[in-house]
Amino acid sequence: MPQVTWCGSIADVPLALVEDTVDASERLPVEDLAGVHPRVMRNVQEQLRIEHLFPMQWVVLQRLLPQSGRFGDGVGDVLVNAPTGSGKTLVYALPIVSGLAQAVPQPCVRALVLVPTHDLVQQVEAVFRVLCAGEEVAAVVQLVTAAKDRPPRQTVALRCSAVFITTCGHLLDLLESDAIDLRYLRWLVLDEADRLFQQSGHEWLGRVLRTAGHGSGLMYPPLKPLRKVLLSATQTQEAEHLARLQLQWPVFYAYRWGEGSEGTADNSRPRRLSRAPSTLQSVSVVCAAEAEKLELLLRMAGYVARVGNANRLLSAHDRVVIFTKSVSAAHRLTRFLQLALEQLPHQPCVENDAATGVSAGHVAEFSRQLAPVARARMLQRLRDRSLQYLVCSDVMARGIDVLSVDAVVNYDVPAHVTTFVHRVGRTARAGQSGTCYTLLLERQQAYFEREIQGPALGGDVERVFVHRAHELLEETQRAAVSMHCRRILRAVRLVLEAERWSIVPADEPLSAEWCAYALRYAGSAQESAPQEPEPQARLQQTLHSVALRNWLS
Ligand SMILES: Nc1ncnc2c1ncn2[C@@H]1O[C@H](COP(=O)(O)OP(=O)(O)OP(=O)(O)O)[C@@H](O)[C@H]1O
Repeated sequence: MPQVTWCGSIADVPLALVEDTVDASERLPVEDLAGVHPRVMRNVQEQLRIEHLFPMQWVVLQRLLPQSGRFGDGVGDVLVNAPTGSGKTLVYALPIVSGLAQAVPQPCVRALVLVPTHDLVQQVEAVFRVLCAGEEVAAVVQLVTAAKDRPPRQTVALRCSAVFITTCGHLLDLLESDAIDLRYLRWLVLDEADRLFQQSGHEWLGRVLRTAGHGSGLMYPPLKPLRKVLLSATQTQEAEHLARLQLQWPVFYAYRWGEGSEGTADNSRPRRLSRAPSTLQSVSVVCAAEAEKLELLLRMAGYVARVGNANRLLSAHDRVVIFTKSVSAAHRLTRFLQLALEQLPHQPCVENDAATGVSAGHVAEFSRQLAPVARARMLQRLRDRSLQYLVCSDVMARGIDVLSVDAVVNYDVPAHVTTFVHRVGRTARAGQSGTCYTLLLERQQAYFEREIQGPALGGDVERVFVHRAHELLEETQRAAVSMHCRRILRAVRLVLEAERWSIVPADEPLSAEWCAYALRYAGSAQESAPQEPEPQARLQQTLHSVALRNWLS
């Protein structure tokens, strides 16, 4: 059994530190869990293919499952701080589905699950759907969701105990129009709780807490009281947030990190609970200038022939998620990579990698600029392995689960350790290994190492590697790479201009024809005026002629 240590409290919430030293081979069999509905247990084992539980899952499920463990038929709220990819969704989905499947069905909302984004609504719904498979469970547990592409219904029509999964914004819409009744709520789950607290000025929380669970005693026999479950890899410890939640008999579960982590040796509360997964390696590459980051990315993506003994870095990874600082930065970088990876056989230093066959179609964008349906399609392509690089804004940083992602690149350095923990958590999930690369400017290096990477990796220097960008690019190739970079940037500018004129659709990968056209144009622009900025008049004339040609054809 995982060892649990109890610590002093903050805002009167006792802290339970869970030992994470259980060897993978010693993980606890899921079938040993008491109180799980037999069909739900079968779904976990056969559909989710989970046979053993992580220590945190075991400890928290003991607390949340009906009639299990020493806590009896669960009362009391739970806060969980466990690393990214440690299976927190199962920690609440299993007790909810199992509990509702075993209770007398009620025609009301019994569980409300709030997540920060529409993408997560769909992802969490998929897990619930798997757990609800089978007539005997599906007949008593109804799943209802509201997301951007699925507007809230006038009323959340209910035939049986409902699990309602949504975002705070959509919940507010429903509350506004009295389309949802939360009086008989048994479960209130805040997944990515610290992120939810930053949304909508907490308005949703007051509205929910004013009604949630208050009708349970009106039913006969009385329904079980409301339980709140808050989860995150960077859980809030703000006394103000905890006070607002009106928690009842709460326990805060967190991992006890190894010796050397602050404040865990005795029974005092650790100062920092959030860590990146212990299976993550962190590589930072220090660049002399912003432009060098693009050259480096080309090098890392295998665009330039292998040099010396340096590893091929990114091209050695199957699925890579690249984080940028904003939606527009993600779009520009996507176009850059799409143009760069479209093969240019006439360029001497370009590696025509027939083995991986990387092309523009293997790069896609994931940001709020895309409709939720398009974002879901991109995630599916990443899961299907028909995509190698996904360039994204921080909308991808929280919660998204794609097990095949084996590397994350922080193209723009994250401003805060919380952002770093969530970004790099898209790899090294569920005990798998993963690598994160952070591209840094020299002036950012000290701050990043001290304030971001250090705390996130708990000072574990064995998992940290530092390279200088110039070590990864051979001197003889630097001039050629830099020239390509400038050429591709000119092509990017042309494409962005074409998007503004609606000649090129901004939310689709560039066609091979457009890549070739833009690169040819960028090449000829360079010949006529190598150092000059693009003459606007000439660009517009070109776009006119392209539009006219397309129209005529
Ligand atoms: N006991 C387990 N053994 C193996 N895989 C598991 C186990 N529990 C969950 N998983 C898998 O681990 C992956 C990550 O789970 P999940 O998305 O719930 O993690 P998370 O802790 O919520 O991560 P994040 O903090 O990034 O949201 C999922 O693909 C899930 O199926």
